[in-house]
Amino acid sequence: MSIALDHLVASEKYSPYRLFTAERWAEFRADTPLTLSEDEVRRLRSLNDPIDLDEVRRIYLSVSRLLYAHVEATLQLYRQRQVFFGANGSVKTPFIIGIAGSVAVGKSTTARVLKELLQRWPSSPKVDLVTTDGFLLPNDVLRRENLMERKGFPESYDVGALLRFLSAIKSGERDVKAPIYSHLTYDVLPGEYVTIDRPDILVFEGINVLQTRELPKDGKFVPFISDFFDFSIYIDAPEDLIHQWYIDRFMRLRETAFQNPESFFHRYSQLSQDAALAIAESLWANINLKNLRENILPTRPRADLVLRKGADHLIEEVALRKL
Ligand SMILES: Nc1ncnc2c1ncn2[C@@H]1O[C@H](COP(=O)(O)OP(=O)(O)O)[C@@H](O)[C@H]1O
Ligand SMILES: CC(C)(COP(=O)(O)O)[C@@H](O)C(=O)NCCC(=O)O
Repeated sequence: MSIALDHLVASEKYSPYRLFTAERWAEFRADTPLTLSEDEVRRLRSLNDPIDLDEVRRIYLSVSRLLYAHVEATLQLYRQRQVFFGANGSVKTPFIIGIAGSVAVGKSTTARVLKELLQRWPSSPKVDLVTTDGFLLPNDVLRRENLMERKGFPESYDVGALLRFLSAIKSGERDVKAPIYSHLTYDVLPGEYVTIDRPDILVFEGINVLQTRELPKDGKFVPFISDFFDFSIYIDAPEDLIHQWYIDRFMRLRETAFQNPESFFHRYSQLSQDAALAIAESLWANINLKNLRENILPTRPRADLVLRKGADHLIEEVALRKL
């Protein structure tokens, strides 16, 4: 049935995924109520992302229903395990959803829409959202290590801090701090944090969340980020479309956010259209596309759910892990 995602499933019989067209996927929403309004969706979407209420109805209600089933099953399992562990059993810890995908593919919009949908479930769970950019190394460290052209590559993150954060969250700790990144200053905000206090669900979004690395030869326990996930989603799209979205967004930012003298990219708002376009193309080709090919796309088959977009950011195909 599918063309674009075929490479995920050489033969569907032996693939870990089942593929769905968006239309078929939409049917799984069943009686899941639509709890967002058109205005709220508009408020949640990122610059250049045209998502609307129809897309939420078509795609995200079924995602919400699926996640509900996973959260409920995890809760059941937790209760059953308490029978074994007794009064001093393990604490109930947040259900963590990882969201991965390229720069400019629209992860932030998906993450925000899901957060809103999940926190409107009848049980009113507390849902928090954290992005991995806060865990990037500060620009002065990146400059010192000659990594400014590698922003977003695995070596540009403080992986230790990322793993400590997730480990604290999964241990049920209270008031766990996550650092904050500013797209305005293009840097981590020194001394600024968001505090995460035992949510029922944590949405953890970033280009690197499904990445693996070589395991220590001495057998030491050094987990992958995704070891802490209860469910993971990869936002996918053809390379040429993501490229176009990145360039369009950059050119729109040039007319908006970059006009702010505080913006790291302010100088690009002063350049001619052609010169700015050349900068955007070079950032895409030399950093983000390279990173997509080398480090992000290879993690796609690790996701539980792949949402594949086509033109206008509309999801055309869905792949759900069978096992
Ligand atoms: N230079 C920038 N200035 C202001 N906002 C930006 C800039 N680059 C990206 N953003 C915003 O940051 C968010 C995250 O972008 P990105 O990491 O590319 O992921 P995605 O597009 O998948 O959400 C988006 O809402 C985007 O609009
Ligand atoms: C900050 C990012 C690495 C995204 O980080 P993430 O939240 O996915 O961890 C990316 O938006 C970025 O700035 N890339 C560097 C090249 C560029 O300026 O587009």
